[in-house]
Amino acid sequence: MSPLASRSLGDRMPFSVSTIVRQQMNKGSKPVLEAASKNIEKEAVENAAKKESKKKAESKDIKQLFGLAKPEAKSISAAIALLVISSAVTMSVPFSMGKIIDIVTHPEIKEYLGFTMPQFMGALSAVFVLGALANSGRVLLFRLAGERIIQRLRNDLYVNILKQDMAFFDKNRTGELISRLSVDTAIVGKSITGNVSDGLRALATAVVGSSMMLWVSPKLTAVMMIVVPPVSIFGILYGRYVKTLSRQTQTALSEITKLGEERISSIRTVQAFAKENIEGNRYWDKVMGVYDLARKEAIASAVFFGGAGLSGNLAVLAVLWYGGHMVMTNDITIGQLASFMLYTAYVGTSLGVKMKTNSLTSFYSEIMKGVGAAERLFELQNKQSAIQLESGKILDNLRGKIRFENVFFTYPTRPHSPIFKDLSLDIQPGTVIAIVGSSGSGKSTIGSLLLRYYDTDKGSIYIDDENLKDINLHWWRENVGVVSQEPVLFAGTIHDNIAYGKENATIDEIKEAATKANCASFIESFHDGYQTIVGERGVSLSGGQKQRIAIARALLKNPSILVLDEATSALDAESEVLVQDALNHLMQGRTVLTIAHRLSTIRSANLVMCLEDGGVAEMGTYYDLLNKKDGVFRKLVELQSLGGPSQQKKQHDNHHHNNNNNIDHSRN
Ligand SMILES: Nc1ncnc2c1ncn2[C@@H]1O[C@H](COP(=O)(O)OP(=O)(O)OP(=O)(O)O)[C@@H](O)[C@H]1O
Repeated sequence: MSPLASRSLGDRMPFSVSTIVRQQMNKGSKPVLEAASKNIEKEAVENAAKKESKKKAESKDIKQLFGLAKPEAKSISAAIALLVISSAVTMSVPFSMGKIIDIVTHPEIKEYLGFTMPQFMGALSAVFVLGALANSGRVLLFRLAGERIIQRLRNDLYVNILKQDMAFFDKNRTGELISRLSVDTAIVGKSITGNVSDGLRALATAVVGSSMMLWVSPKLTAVMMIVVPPVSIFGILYGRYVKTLSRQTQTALSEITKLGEERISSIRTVQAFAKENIEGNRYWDKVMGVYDLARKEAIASAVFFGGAGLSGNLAVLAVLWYGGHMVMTNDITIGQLASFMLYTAYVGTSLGVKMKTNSLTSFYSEIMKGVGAAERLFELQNKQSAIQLESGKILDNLRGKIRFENVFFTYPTRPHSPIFKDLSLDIQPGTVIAIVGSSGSGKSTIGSLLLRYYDTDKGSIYIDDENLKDINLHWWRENVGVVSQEPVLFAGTIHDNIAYGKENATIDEIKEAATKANCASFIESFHDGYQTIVGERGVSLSGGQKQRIAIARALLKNPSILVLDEATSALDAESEVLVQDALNHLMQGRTVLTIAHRLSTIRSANLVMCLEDGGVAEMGTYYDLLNKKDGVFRKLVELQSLGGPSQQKKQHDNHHHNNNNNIDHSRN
């Protein structure tokens, strides 16, 4: 084999194979060459299989796309009936016009089919009114059906997104999901109704128009037909290209939404770092990406419609020339030629020769656009959460006993960094257990596993001796209260944020919870009281106020088990005392897992569990662990590395904590 031949073979192979082949060729080794060519064959087979499965997925998508229209079958059928009426009327226009021309140019014909001219005109006008009404009805029915499909699709998708497991949210970003909900659903809905409506009309026009052309003059039709096949082929190629572009555009648009959503929602950080212009440039790059795709589509449509228009006009010229001849030889009348020309124009328009909208070509390309957007949408809509919410047992008399048995866990997005390696723990009902450990040791992860945001890789979690995997997750989560480091409030009133803890909570229940959580006084000091609007993510409240509202919400929920992720340095001492007091109310009579940073919290817990190296390093009372020489907990305390505020501040807290009874609740 010549060096040239060897290079061209190598270039077609994947890097690793070609490299080996080149190396081995130099040594003249045959077996490796054979292996390489086998690899190429295997790759070709795999590619073919991939193509095949892509085709299958595409036809499944198209099926699902039209399946969305099923509930609207009645409206759509009625709309199609109206479409037939309006198309029939439209298609009678060229014929009638031709007849009128013939009557007008031949004054000797006074009557037409027994009608006088004015009667004929009147009847025709009535038919046109009927056609117009049918057309309006068609547009309205299709449009409404389309809107209903979009709304249903949007809602189904939203609910399915909400039911996904946490691993899904680790992988998919908010902005992207929002973009699918808003943009993709609209495209898909439009493609199956608006397009079908216009497409069917175009199809009817094309079929009836061509038949009428054939009826009026087969010879002229033959001349005209020269132009149809090439335009159709171009139309199909154009449609396919648009589909690819559409998918790319949707991806690019969702990137923009993602970026915009993230930066606008974190506007304080953006402004604090004075990054407005840099962020603007970053956004510009993405916007230009969308523009590039739009430009490609614009060029494609310019070429297609320009070319199609030209061929259409040339064909019309040919028909006029040939038709003129036929009129001269009395083969056809002027009226027939006029009818034929009008039908030609109708058919041409319906094929997309002249106008972009309402044509079969745009119908095909728009449907393909819909399929492009639907691919991404259906992927999301058909996605089953790995964790089912509503199946499983409901335990009577939940006591709140928790047991982790030989748990192994790794976050799905970081498969090579195990968090727990054989972790076991046993918590009796009503125990307050403080979870401590260095930053990143997995304290919060215990809470995530307990709420079954994620499943364990190995080992099990038992609640009252029942495997968590067999328990109805909705019910279970209703029985677990969570107060996190950075409590999340929704934009809305304080009342609504507290009431989120319990369906149909009365105002008295809300006030009672607020009082116990030390927030009644500050809420009442606001002008609008419980109806005060908090900004997005609660930005118009202080950290401590947000914490206490979150605690009130948890109190209202009245859970058997509580997971507290203790706020660290976010609160000042006074606020902390108020929060701690609220928490003390909340903790009463429940099993509590508290991810603790403050020594005061750790000291007041019944048990302290110290995490290290993916397992429980030590467990016991605060003093047991503190007195353990060379103990992990003792070291953490000595090094002040419990992840919380400085030791000095902790002592300050303790002082306050000891004076808990003297809290002036009216402050703040
Ligand atoms: N959703 C996630 N996906 C991937 N890795 C994660 C995820 N959440 C946490 N981790 C990683 O898992 C490890 C344990 O996290 P975890 O939040 O449980 O630690 P922690 O002990 O609560 O830490 P801290 O005291 O700093 O809050 C960390 O290394 C963290 O980076």
